Amino acid sequence: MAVYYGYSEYLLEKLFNLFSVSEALEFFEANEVPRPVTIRTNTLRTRRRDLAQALINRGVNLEPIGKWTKVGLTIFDSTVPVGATPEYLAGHYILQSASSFLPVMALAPQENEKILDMASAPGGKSTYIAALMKNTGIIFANDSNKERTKGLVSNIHRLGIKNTVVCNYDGREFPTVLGGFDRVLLDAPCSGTGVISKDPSVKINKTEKDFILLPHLQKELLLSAIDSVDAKSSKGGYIVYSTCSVTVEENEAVVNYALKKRPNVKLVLTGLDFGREGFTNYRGKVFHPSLKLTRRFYPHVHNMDGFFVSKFKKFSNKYELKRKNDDEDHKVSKTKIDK
Ligand SMILES: C[S@@+](CC[C@H](N)C(=O)[O-])C[C@H]1O[C@@H](n2cnc3c(N)ncnc32)[C@H](O)[C@@H]1O
Repeated sequence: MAVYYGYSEYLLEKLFNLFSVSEALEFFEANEVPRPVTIRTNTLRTRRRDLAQALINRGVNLEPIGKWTKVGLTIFDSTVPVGATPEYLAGHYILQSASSFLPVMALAPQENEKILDMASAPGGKSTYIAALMKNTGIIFANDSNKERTKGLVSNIHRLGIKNTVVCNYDGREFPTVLGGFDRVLLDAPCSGTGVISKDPSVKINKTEKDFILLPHLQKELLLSAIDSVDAKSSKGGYIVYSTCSVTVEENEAVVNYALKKRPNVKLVLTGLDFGREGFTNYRGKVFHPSLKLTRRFYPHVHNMDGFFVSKFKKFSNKYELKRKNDDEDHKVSKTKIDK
């Protein structure tokens, strides 16, 4: 099996722990075919209807991605290169995987807010945040990799973003650099086990060491993301943690660690009405029951890159959080799964 699909024994074991044998096979099969090509309309420049018509006129065969997004289009085929049309060059859209929309939708940025995108290059999500904010307020689009910020800057220019400052810090330093954010997105560096169809090298390149070091970094970054948020923000006070990995070590275990280390945050609904519930139990490890509010997306189930999305709300202190919890009386169970 490992030989057939080309996975290392180590990763294969991890995936068989995550899925039943038959579902693991579906996951492997889905990783052998590319996900649909998708684009996101830049609503700062155009409307999806107008963009779709302009591209159809150029010989692009497309349709809306699905009911859950008003800005996405799936490209089936095209007589012109989709990454070089006049509309592309004029910043009317960005090539972006459908699952990449989800963390931004969960973040739900509002106009005139102060937002941090802690690991933002090359900017697919930052530029979506800017569009939802209608170019108001301010976004700090940070990435520790200076080389990668070049792509971020060029996307910001091409898409006509005017509310974004690009910065180049290690995200772990951010609370000492600047704080008081209404919302923070941490789309964390990860092993990429959700995007194997795009990068098959993940099948053999990711070692045991990666699955120790990455969660360690992700935990430190998540605590910094939480510490950068203003708990008293009038509409905000939210943190979204996402990865393009399917492993529990990089997702639920990281979120569970943050819940323990920061008693003034709790998980809230992501606002995404599809996706599987996160694990509350995994190989003998019991996570906080609210982990079921997190969402998992899979190539073989949702025909999009594997993704994990979680959303936290920050309170001034643990007593305020407890009061809020008592008031709400746990609305947790109403969420839908696997639609
Ligand atoms: C999954 S990618 C981000 C993709 C981006 N959010 C987007 O939508 O275009 C993760 C990013 O984390 C950055 N990164 C890695 N370690 C970091 C750190 N300690 N602080 C900030 N960024 C970091 C990487 O350079 C990489 O660009």
